[in-house]
Amino acid sequence: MGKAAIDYSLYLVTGRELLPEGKDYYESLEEALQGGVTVVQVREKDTDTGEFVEIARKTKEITDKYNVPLFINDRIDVFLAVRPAGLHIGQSDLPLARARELVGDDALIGVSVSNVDEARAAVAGGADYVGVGAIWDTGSKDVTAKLKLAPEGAGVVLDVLEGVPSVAIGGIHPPNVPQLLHGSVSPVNRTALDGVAVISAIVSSADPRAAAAGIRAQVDSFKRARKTGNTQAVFSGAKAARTPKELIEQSAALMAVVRDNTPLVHQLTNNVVINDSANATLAVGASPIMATNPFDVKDLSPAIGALLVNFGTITDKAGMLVAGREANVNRKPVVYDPVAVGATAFRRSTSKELLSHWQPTVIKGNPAEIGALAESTEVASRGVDAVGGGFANPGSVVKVLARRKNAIVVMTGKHDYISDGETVLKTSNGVDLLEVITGSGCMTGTIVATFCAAARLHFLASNAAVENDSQLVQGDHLVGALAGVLVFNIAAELAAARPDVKGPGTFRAALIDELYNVRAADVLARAKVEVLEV
Ligand SMILES: Nc1ncnc2c1ncn2[C@@H]1O[C@H](COP(=O)(O)OP(=O)(O)OP(=O)(O)O)[C@@H](O)[C@H]1O
Ligand SMILES: Cc1ncsc1CCO
Repeated sequence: MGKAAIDYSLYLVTGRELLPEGKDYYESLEEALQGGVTVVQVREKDTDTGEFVEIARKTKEITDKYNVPLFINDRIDVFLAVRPAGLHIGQSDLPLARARELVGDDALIGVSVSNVDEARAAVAGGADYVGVGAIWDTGSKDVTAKLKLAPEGAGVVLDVLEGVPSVAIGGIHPPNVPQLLHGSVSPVNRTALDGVAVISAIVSSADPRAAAAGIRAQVDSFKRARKTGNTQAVFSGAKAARTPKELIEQSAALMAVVRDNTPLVHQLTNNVVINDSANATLAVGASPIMATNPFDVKDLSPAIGALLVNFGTITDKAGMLVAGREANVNRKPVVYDPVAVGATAFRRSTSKELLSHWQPTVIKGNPAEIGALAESTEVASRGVDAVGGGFANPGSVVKVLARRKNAIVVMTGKHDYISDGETVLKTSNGVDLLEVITGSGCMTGTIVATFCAAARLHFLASNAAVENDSQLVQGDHLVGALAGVLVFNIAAELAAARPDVKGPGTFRAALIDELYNVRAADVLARAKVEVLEV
């Protein structure tokens, strides 16, 4: 088996202890191979050497039949006795250089890495692939119980691999595979995983053939989508740069999509703004549902147009975890508003937990919130508000964060900055009165979610056959986010100009009126959008 020939798409690690009762190990293995497993690693932790060699030998007979390479976990003696394609070692096993001397240059060596330093060492030492993990906790069903690398952490590792193939491992199951593949695209080089490694998702299944086929289809379809550029990592799917005029026209066109389809916008938001947010959603022609219970959200998800998660008062974490995951599974846009995320340690850790559990489509925050997510100290906060002069280079901040989070980033304020990691937009609509009503940022998130629902519907109406399992969400969500920001801020301009508006109280009511009255012509006439070179 030549070194270049390996397809790492679906890497099965064996685990005889995890087999369902009555299921034979070899039968399960063969079915998994028929389902599309492309690499197998035999792992035996407490088995006598003689028995391990016998299991490895029989396993190799089966993998050879399917022309699939076999690796032995950790045990050089077993490797030498059976001579399969390769050996897989962890950080506490035989050192890589010593392993190489023993197995020879023709054998493959895979190395487990859990951070950038280990990855660099594995690459320098000549590893043929790396297993990146643990992505999630594997021991328990609650993958958030212990924070691990998460897709974002894997992405950072992928940037140092210099072309060495990678598989992710740890807590990987069909519902989180698209989140993993999309969320781990690396921030600098845009490298993607070569495959996913699973144990119980296949081994514990009564039907390993179907389990393997399902995950293989997810990986294959992600790889196909990467080739066409039609992935969450390249959100807009737009091949050519667009002018501000084109972007404004595309944004304005989504207003009719909202009114014609009345998308259901599921919102878990804080109890300060809940009523304003629901009314703002209705005013632009969509339908709000402010459901928070996890038992509720699971059934709702297939019917929604978009999800908003705003953790301003963090009262519904369980619902937020389930709602985001279900939205990913159902390929719906997720708008995340990390209100005051930098204000407390609890908020920072809760945000990490949410983002390790699901992939947002858009992250929207004020400069203090975006700064906290970017781990920058350039902008300070006072509670839910940002204070001070802002970032020296706001366009760069949103672009870098968008690439790191694989999400569109919207940073609000007097000017709003929006980026998908490629394009950076600056908008200059809105009025100072927005600063003296509470929840203007929260309402911006609501309207952005509404227009992301429209962006997806618009895409599906013209590309009906394209939606598939590999996609977290489809549609031009750069335009969805832009449309939300423009419609909200232009409605605010119209409201502030009314003679009956005397201050924040009347402005707040007038804002709902003008969200109801604002038309595409107003957006075309008033939108101030620049495309920044960053
Ligand atoms: N001075 C301003 N001029 C124009 N638009 C503004 C101004 N301040 C805020 N906005 C707009 O108001 C909305 C909210 O932005 P802001 O940055 O104030 O959010 P926030 O701090 O998260 O608000 P909150 O915490 O009250 O929800 C955005 O759409 C933004 O464009
Ligand atoms: C004032 C306030 N406190 C928690 S959430 C919220 C709404 C504005 O962000």
